[in-house]
Amino acid sequence: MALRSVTRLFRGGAGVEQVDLQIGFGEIVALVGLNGAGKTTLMRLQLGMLRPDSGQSEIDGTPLRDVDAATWARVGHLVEAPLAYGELTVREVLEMNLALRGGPRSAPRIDAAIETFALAKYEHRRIRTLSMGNAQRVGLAAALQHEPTIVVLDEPTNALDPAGVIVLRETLRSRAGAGAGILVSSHHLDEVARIADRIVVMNAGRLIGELAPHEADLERLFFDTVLRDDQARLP
Ligand SMILES: Nc1ncnc2c1ncn2[C@@H]1O[C@H](COP(=O)(O)OP(=O)(O)OP(=O)(O)O)[C@@H](O)[C@H]1O
Repeated sequence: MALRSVTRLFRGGAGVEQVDLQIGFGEIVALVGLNGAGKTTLMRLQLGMLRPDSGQSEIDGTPLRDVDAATWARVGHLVEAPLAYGELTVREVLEMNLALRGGPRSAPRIDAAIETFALAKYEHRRIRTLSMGNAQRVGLAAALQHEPTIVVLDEPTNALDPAGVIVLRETLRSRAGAGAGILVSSHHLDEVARIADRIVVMNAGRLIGELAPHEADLERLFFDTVLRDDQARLP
């Protein structure tokens, strides 16, 4: 997937500007930045949830407007209000997500997702009665159960307990091992260092640099990169 010179500015001037980013198959790219840096906006632009003012997003080398349904069915994402259907049960949400992607409501696939994300105790509970962390697990199960080859997840470890973080890490590694391209945003540098092939730093709507995941003292490098950018931009 790729963003090519993508700009989208909201009233007031915030947004994303001139973003170029390409994520290859089998690659996990982490997007890091302070609150309000533009990570969610970038992801929405990649997924076509938001139109750019200029530039274009691509999936499989195809501009979004020409991406066919079969390709969209290979995308898995969790960006914003994933589970708007609070009255549905966990199992129903997973069934609906498979159906929305045009696939069969494969019971074994749903069983596997429920097992992977340790949701067996809750499968007949309504979504609105779940804890935040369990709702997040359902969102992730819904995003990943169809084994997507293009994955976009906005702060997926939010609200997860350490066991959930490990499950997610293993699931993403295995997806990437199977050839998926993965874009994931996070505030947890330690966590992204464990799974990402590349760490891309965003600040004030722009991509301002990359950090190597194996580098020592990532946090300091991150803050130095942001500070340098702020100093260069601000009068
Ligand atoms: N629909 C919108 N209308 C106006 N401004 C918006 C809109 N969506 C986002 N913004 C602004 O764009 C900027 C980037 O927001 P975005 O949510 O992309 O940041 P983020 O990096 O995901 O932040 P966080 O880490 O807090 O989730 C912010 O200043 C935000 O207020």
